[in-house]
Amino acid sequence: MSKGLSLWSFQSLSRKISGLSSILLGFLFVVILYSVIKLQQISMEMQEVARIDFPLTKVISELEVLQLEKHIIFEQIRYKKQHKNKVDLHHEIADEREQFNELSQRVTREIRLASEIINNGIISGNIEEKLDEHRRVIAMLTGFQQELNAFQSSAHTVFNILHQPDSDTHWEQLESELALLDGEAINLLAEIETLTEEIAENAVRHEREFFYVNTALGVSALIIGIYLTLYIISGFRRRVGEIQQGIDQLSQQISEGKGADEAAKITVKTDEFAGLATSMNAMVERFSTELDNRYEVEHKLLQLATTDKLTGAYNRHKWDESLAAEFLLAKRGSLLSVILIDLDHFKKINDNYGHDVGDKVLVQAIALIKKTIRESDLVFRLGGEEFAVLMRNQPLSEACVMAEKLRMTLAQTDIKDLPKFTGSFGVAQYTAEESIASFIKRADQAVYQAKNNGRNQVVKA
Ligand SMILES: Nc1nc2c(ncn2[C@@H]2O[C@H](COP(=O)(O)OP(=O)(O)OP(=O)(O)O)[C@@H](O)[C@H]2O)c(=O)[nH]1
Repeated sequence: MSKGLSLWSFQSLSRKISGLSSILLGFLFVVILYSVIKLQQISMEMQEVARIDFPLTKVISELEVLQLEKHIIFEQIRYKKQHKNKVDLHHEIADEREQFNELSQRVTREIRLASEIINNGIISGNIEEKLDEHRRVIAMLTGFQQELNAFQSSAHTVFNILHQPDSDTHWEQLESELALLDGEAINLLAEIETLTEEIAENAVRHEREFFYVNTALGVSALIIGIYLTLYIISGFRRRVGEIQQGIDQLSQQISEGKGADEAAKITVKTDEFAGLATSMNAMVERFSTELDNRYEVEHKLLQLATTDKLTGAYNRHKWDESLAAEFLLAKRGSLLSVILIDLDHFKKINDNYGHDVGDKVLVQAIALIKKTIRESDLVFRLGGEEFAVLMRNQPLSEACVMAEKLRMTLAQTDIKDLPKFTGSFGVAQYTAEESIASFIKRADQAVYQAKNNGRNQVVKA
């Protein structure tokens, strides 16, 4: 089951849609097939009702009327038998005799008609239900017709001898035959009536069943259709949403100045959107790499623009920038101190050991300064053998301590293959209302003072 589901989830959207549509179409085909078969069956049943049962019902009604007419004729004869002169009776009941003959012919005709309707129905195949019952009715009709013929012949004879003195016994016998025949007729008519009613009820029941089943199937098809539509819409929206989300994340990361990470990758399954997602991801990756490269280049350019190539200290450009920024803070009250350093007799080092050794001394000096200062302090090479340390949130006293520490470090360091070297230090703290130029100038003058005092010393401004 779960294997089937996972197989299903890996199918493309158009495959899913065509799969589900096939199910719906198959279902609709079954509904239509069922409807056609059922309608045909119901139509045949209706035809049977129309061609067999309806004419049969008419015949039954006709026979019932004839039964009644027969009783009326007999009642009239009974009346005349009681109230008229027996001698004239033959003449008196001439009309009734005539009517009875006519009635007998009509009854015979109707019974034959009923037999023909059923027979034709069986032969033509119109009667499909209760075939045996129909055959039994034909047999009953035939039997009834024979009994009726016998009764009619008896009646004819008795009617002709009613004026004779000994006719009463024959009349009574005829009356009992009439009662027997009536019983037979009632049975026969009831049988035919039950049969036609059952067939009509069956047709109605099938029609009702067809309505219920067809309604249920129609509603099911509607539900499947609605489910399919919602499934397709939600699947489509989900896929588009995933891509949209990926694009949103990507654009957010770009606007935040970051490269695209894994989260920005669009994850969709193996449907039509997968191709789109793959292209998007490839684009994201390419873009991300491009962005990373750009950040690297920017970083390098910034380093080049702000760093001294030889020593790795910040350069003059960065010095001006940092000084301006720190000056703004200092003007608002934060402490700012500076240490200016000038290596002593550097020209001599160059002259005595060569320019490349002079370079190594410069590199070593910066390395020693960087190792000694705090993390928040910034070190700059201002030009030649001049350096500066910018100390945030530090008073003059602390800056002097640091300057002394640096002086001693330089002076005491002895590196293999390099000459020993010292530096002169000028320390100043920014004072309120002072300009940058005056602040730096004071520190510069302190360095000058240190040089004049014999070098390798710290002078505070
Ligand atoms: N090796 C090397 N030398 C440099 C560099 N930049 C400047 N110099 C040299 O540094 C020397 C500075 O000499 P001066 O300004 O006379 O100062 P000094 O010899 O240190 O004397 P005082 O400052 O008075 O102690 C010059 O000879 C410059 O050529 C550099 O990048 N590398």
